Amino acid sequence: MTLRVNDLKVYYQTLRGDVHALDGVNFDLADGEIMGLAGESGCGKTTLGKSLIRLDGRMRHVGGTIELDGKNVPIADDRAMSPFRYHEISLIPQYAMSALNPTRKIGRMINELLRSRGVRPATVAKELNRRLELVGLDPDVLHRFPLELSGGMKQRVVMVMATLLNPSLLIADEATSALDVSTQRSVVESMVEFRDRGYVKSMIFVTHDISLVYQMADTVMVMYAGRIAEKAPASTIINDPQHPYTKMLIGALPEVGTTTADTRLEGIPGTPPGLLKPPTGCRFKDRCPIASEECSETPPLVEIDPGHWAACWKTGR
Ligand SMILES: Nc1ncnc2c1ncn2[C@@H]1O[C@H](COP(=O)(O)OP(=O)(O)OP(=O)(O)O)[C@@H](O)[C@H]1O
Repeated sequence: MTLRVNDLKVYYQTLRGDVHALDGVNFDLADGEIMGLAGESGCGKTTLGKSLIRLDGRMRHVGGTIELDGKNVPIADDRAMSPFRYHEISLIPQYAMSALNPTRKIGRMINELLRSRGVRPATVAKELNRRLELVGLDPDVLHRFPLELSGGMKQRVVMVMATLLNPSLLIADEATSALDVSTQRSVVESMVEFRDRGYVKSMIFVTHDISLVYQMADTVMVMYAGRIAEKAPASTIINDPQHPYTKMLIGALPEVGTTTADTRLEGIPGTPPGLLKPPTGCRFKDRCPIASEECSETPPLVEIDPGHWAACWKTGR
């Protein structure tokens, strides 16, 4: 098992009180697993990714544990986390490619990053060239400025940088959403290839685009209002979802071959609850078409079939 997240609680401290962004999150990630992470805006996807790398000043680790390859990941201790970053856990943050420093050539940026992680650039120079070629980039990009590269080229550079030290876990947060569809596909294919070659052991791929998840992910985890609603193999989430929220999320997707002139996308009525004072019980109950009295108790996340987890009183099999 690469990653084991147990009852993780991370809150944002604000003047109005604590925002319960992750409120008892449980899941495992097997060796070699690529997991797509989906859910409406604000459900906690980015917070989960950030928590595994660095808590910013307003984030507080309120409870729960994280284990990577059997080792405790001390997320509340910024200094103790340092050896994990890049070496064992790597994050491609949202908007990473536009965050590349415009005044630095790519090669210099990579060397600075390596030195900051205690690695002499010369020791990985050959491997760097090999990986750039593997993702279809001429090693000459090292002598260019970010402005001289297309979006797809920048995204590949970011991916090679993030995985150069062979981390166990790569978290990619909306890594392809700014790219056109065919570039998206080739970046996603490179990510799968990096996993197949063992450059990363497992991957969390945050996205709004479930069809993209379906192309690359082994499993999909759906979050709702700071908690896990469902996790299952990707084909199960698409073809046989069990949680009412996942059903509505999948139902809101356009079908292949339809045009928006034929059908209107339904969306999911209502809005998720605020996380400053989250409601008790199931957080989806106010929007759920099959909610009943028992939903005022919090449903535990249970394994309803091997590898298929859901947190809903109605999904017991
Ligand atoms: N710096 C912050 N201070 C206070 N609350 C925050 C902060 N960042 C995020 N939040 C809140 O935490 C919750 C989870 O946010 P998060 O960004 O993790 O969601 P997300 O699922 O990644 O959304 P998106 O898909 O829009 O990126 C939201 O309610 C959000 O408003």
